[in-house]
Amino acid sequence: MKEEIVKLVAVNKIYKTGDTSITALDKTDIGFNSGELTLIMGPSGSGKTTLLSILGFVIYPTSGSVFYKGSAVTQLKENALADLRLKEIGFVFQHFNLIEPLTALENVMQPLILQGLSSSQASEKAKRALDEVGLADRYKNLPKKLSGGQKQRVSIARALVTEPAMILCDEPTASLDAKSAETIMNELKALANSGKAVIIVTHDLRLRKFADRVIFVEEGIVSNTIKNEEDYK
Ligand SMILES: Nc1ncnc2c1ncn2[C@@H]1O[C@H](COP(=O)(O)OP(=O)(O)OP(=O)(O)O)[C@@H](O)[C@H]1O
Repeated sequence: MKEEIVKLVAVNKIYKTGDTSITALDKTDIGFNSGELTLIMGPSGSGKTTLLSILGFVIYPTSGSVFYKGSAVTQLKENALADLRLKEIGFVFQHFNLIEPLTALENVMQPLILQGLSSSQASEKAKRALDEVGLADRYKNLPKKLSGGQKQRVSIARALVTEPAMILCDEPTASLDAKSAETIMNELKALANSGKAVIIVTHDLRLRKFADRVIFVEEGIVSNTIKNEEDYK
């Protein structure tokens, strides 16, 4: 059964710089379920990253409420939010954000070490996560010895190793060739099928075939409206 993982109610985000204010998100009401892969699309500067950052408890809305599994998180203090982020959310970025001097295995162990697991417990779990993304033979490789697609698989392993309910991705395929992008999307789709809420910001039209749902953001307004091909760019 699907469960609503995260919900925004009447969320506004206004950035103030000097005398100017920009409404990046305007009166947004939207929810995301377990077991679904959602794409967030829309023109540059429309508010997609802002939406993803609020969903990931990385920034607070200016007004409105954010609920995680039915409980309001908007009132939580920064360290409680950081805790929730670490336990419940996996992040995947365009440029992988791997730690260069650490091996693939050590990179994937990091969130578990931060959660207080011993190094042997973390290593055990991290190996399983790397096996799951098809990198069982790459534990000891440094990121510089991996292809772009492999690096992104390491970052997916790092995102899933804590068994989060939600995986948030910002342009996960933008640095990859078509074949690697397809592999990464199959991984992310498998994670959605296993019950996670997978939410992906992208400009990449090729990804639509993997989506259970496409959300469109335009000038801070979020909608489920189906758009014409050219509106996605
Ligand atoms: N920290 C910030 N301070 C001030 N303005 C910001 C900040 N972050 C974003 N903005 C502004 O808010 C609006 C929405 O930005 P956002 O990054 O969410 O858009 P986006 O749809 O993700 O864009 P892109 O596709 O180019 O990444 C833009 O006008 C942007 O300039």
